[in-house]
Amino acid sequence: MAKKYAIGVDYGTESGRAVLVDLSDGTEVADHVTPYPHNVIDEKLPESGVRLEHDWALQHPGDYIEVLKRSVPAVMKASGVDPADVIGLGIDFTACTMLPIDEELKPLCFDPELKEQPHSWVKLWKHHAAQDEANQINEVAGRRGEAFLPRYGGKISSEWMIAKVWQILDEAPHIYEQADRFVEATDWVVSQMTGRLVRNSCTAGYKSIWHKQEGYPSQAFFKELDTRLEHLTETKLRGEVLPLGTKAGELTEEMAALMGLNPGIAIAVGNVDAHAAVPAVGVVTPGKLVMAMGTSICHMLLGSDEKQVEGMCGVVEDGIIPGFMGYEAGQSAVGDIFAWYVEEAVPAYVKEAAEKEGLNVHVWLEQKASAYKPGQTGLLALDWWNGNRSTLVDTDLTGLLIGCTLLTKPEEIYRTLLEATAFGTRKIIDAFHYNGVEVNELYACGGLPQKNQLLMQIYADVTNREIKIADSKQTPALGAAMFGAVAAGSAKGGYDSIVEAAKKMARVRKETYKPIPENVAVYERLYQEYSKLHDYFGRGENDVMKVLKSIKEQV
Ligand SMILES: Nc1ncnc2c1ncn2[C@@H]1O[C@H](COP(=O)(O)OP(=O)(O)O)[C@@H](O)[C@H]1O
Ligand SMILES: O=C(CO)[C@H](O)[C@H](O)COP(=O)(O)O
Repeated sequence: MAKKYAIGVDYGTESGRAVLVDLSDGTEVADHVTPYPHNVIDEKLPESGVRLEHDWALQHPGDYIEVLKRSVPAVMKASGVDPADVIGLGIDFTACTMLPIDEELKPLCFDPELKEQPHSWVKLWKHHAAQDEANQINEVAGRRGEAFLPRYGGKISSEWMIAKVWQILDEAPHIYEQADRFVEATDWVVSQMTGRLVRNSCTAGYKSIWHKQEGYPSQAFFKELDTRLEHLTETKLRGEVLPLGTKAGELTEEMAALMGLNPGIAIAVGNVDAHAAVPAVGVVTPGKLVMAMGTSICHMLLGSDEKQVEGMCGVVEDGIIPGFMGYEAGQSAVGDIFAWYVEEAVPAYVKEAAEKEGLNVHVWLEQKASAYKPGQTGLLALDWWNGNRSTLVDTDLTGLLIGCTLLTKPEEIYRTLLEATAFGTRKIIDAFHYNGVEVNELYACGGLPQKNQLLMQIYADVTNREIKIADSKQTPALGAAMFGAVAAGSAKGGYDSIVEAAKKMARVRKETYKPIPENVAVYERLYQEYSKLHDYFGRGENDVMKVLKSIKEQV
């Protein structure tokens, strides 16, 4: 039988990427990126120029279809693969990235009457203007003792579906009324390929407070939020919720023609970027924490039971791998902290030296910082440059660097920032591990493991755990393609479960990062100090960070 292939499409914040994957061994045969023509819309709407308020982040749904039209034919052309041998397609997306649609599944922003209304557009995951609604959701849920709250570490985020829908109702009730449904962009794009809208268990669970046994929160809860929301879940959030790997439908004739594929191939239900990466590094059982490391870190972990863990982003049955509880936590800035230091705080002589040696400033600092032993800088930092997502769930916390003297060098500060993010990850690991969700091994994917070896060794030493590194540079897209192969099934040359697909297609590198015992011992002492600062500034004993913020706002 001829080789069979699947396509994974990874929808990031600024671009979408298609990857054509060989199903026999997971080889990535070809890939192509399409930058979104409208990118992130955060100042004014396209065409009309209507200005957006602070904290808004929108997207153009047409850009997502553009990715299918440009990148899928491009990988087919580059690979020379016969379309008859492509049996399935899966996608992964940022989330919660949501939009209002009409009965025909058409985005409301495509309606000439509504296109000048900001609330008719796609709200990107990092649209942060629904904080008031999120605060009220948390207040009401806490007061009512809602059982769902502990499943989200005690707080529902302003980035998620219910807060965003409620903001639309508050600020543009006519858009709310006109919307037939509110959907995740990942489900909408799948519906455009198949002609039928289904929801996926991953975004429904992590972003829309849906639970496999209990469904959505009660009507009474929604009524207490706002009487107009009482019937939200049976009306505008209605729709079948299917586990990951399920076939959502088959590619329509019309879309097949646009994408250069054969009609009728299996399209998997939608997925989230970080979650899709988990089977792509071969993780299909509990005990292994997957870190998607880039500007931020998403931490993904499987468990057998539903446990309560402080400050996690969520626990969802079938949310990552069907048959398991999927746990998610995160750090809201990691690579971004290193970028801040390099762009805003390193002295000119460092930039000049790096340039002279033909090195990127990060690489120059990493080389110099590698000469130090753990503890040798005399410095310690709190990694809260963009607040704390897990486990404190507090966006008002800020960064801290302690121990500077007149002799402190830039590379020492850089090393300390790397260490601070590792201590932040250790906090998350401890929160899971000591609350009944074991973490024995670490897996890393994303840009950072490819870029900084010192960082990865520090993570191994601080967490005292071995770290395996993804072999693929397109880990989420590979995962999405694997789910596409599962949607197709073995009869078509795919796989019957994601576990089987992972066995054949997932890859990690041979070399791993192993903890070095003498480093582990020193980092253990530094971690104790980090923990003292963490609790002192993060748990209310000293609220100087919040006081500074409020003085700044007043001034
Ligand atoms: N050598 C390096 N060491 C550490 N961080 C780096 C290095 N080079 C770039 N970065 C950081 O990596 C981040 C980008 O990571 P990447 O995974 O490529 O992006 P994204 O999270 O957007 O997918 C940026 O925040 C950047 O500051
Ligand atoms: O919330 C998330 C996953 O639950 C991600 O942070 C969001 O999807 C954006 O991811 P990225 O920065 O990797 O594009």
